[in-house]
Amino acid sequence: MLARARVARLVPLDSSSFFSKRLASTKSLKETLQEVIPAKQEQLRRLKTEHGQAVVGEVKIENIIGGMRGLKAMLWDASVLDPIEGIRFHGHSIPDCQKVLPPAPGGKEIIAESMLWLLLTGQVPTTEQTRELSRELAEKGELPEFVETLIDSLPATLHPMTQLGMGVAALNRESSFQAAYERGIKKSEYWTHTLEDCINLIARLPVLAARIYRNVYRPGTPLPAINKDLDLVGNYSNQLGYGDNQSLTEYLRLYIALHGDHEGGNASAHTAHLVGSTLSDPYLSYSAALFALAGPLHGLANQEVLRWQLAMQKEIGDNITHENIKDYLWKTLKSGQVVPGYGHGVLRNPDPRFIALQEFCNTRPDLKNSPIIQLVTKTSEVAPDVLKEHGKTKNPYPNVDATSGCVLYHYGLTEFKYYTVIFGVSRALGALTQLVWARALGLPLERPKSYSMDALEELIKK
Ligand SMILES: CC(=O)SCCNC(=O)CCNC(=O)[C@H](O)C(C)(C)COP(=O)(O)OP(=O)(O)OC[C@H]1O[C@@H](n2cnc3c(N)ncnc32)[C@H](O)[C@@H]1OP(=O)(O)O
Ligand SMILES: O=C([O-])CC(=O)C(=O)O
Repeated sequence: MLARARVARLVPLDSSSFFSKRLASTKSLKETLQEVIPAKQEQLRRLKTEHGQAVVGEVKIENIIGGMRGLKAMLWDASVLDPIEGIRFHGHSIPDCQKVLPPAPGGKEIIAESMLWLLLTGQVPTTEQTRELSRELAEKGELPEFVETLIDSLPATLHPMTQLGMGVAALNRESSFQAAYERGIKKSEYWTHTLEDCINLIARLPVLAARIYRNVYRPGTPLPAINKDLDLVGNYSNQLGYGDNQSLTEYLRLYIALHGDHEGGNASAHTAHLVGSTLSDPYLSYSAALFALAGPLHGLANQEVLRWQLAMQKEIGDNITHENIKDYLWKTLKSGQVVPGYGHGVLRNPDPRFIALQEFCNTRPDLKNSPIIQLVTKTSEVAPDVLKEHGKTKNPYPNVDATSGCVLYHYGLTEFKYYTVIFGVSRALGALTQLVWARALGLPLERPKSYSMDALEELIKK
């Protein structure tokens, strides 16, 4: 059963009494969803029946051959990305979220649970609801034994992202949705089984990810048990072996909350949505998403940034000046490579997630004075002008990956091939939210029309 605050257990689920209304803020995640779904279903029905023929844009050849950039072609309710302002989660900007979303006990940063609640329901959870969700996730975190055996049998030389994707796919043996589908449930019941799978997967992802870290980088060291009194990321940090570093744990909380969702068109979220649209279960859908995240133009960029910044540091030594950084940037560009951590498919301003992570660093003297963070900051002061002069990228500003991994490096989590795994733990929040909503709204199979070049030329002639 999904989390429910203690007081609310005394109240009948469908009660409309004054008492139950007063206790609205103690509703469980599933109850809250049950409450908000009908209005969304009605909104979709109206859009379909009353505005189904409304035109919201045109399709140009450049959209078709240009990776569908700019095409308004997906429904995604949890977040919308403005090119200038950046991401908003159900209308809340990052600074808004930092003000209103409950942190962990004793912490200040947004946690995965409060972000997940917001993404799923569109509502800001109470502290009690957040704690109940933490408890539920901790209770559901154990991995099935066969998945542990599978992960333990993989060679340490296999990239951690490959291992993560394999582990997540294997978890589908436990899929409630798949079992219910085989039994033959009604379409209106799909979302509850999808929600169950998604909650179980979110609970198990950090445990799986920590096991991979231990196997690859700390072989032979014991994995601590899940602490039922900790939040999801508190447990993750503890299992990684950094539980006594409160600053890193807080950073991981912020990192994982901020990377949770970035509207629907990014490659990982879109992959989960596409695969999920075939009614593949959430484990298979999210496993596929992880392999999209593992590409260097997307999530893997955070490992690439660190590799690139360290190579820059090695080459220019202690004399880190704007001029030296500029020369290194030109060297990278002239060798035909992209500058990792810069540019974006939608954003046309510095990424507010980059800004939030940099602000985290600025408030902590150890981070502010860290050589790698200073290098990141100085690079961000020089790179936009160089990229503008280079004249290719539509967005010369830093994206979130420009700093995210470097902070981990400062804290001693130096194994950069692992960084995208942390991103993979995070992106589940948004991608799985969408799977629940896709089932609740009865969204169809995704199947766009493609054309050959000859067929496009025919279309142009017409
Ligand atoms: C969490 C995330 O996924 S954030 C993104 C992480 N990825 C990176 O940081 C990798 C570096 N950045 C890039 O490769 C790109 O900016 C992307 C993939 C993020 C976006 O790609 P696009 O939307 O195609 O960018 P854009 O339209 O600006 O590209 C135009 C040209 O500029 C180039 N360009 C874009 N960004 C950069 C960059 N950082 N360095 C050098 N050249 C760049 C493109 O390669 C493209 O060149 P081409 O015409 O020779 O093919
Ligand atoms: O939006 C994108 O295309 C890439 C990105 O920043 C993300 O997925 O977080």
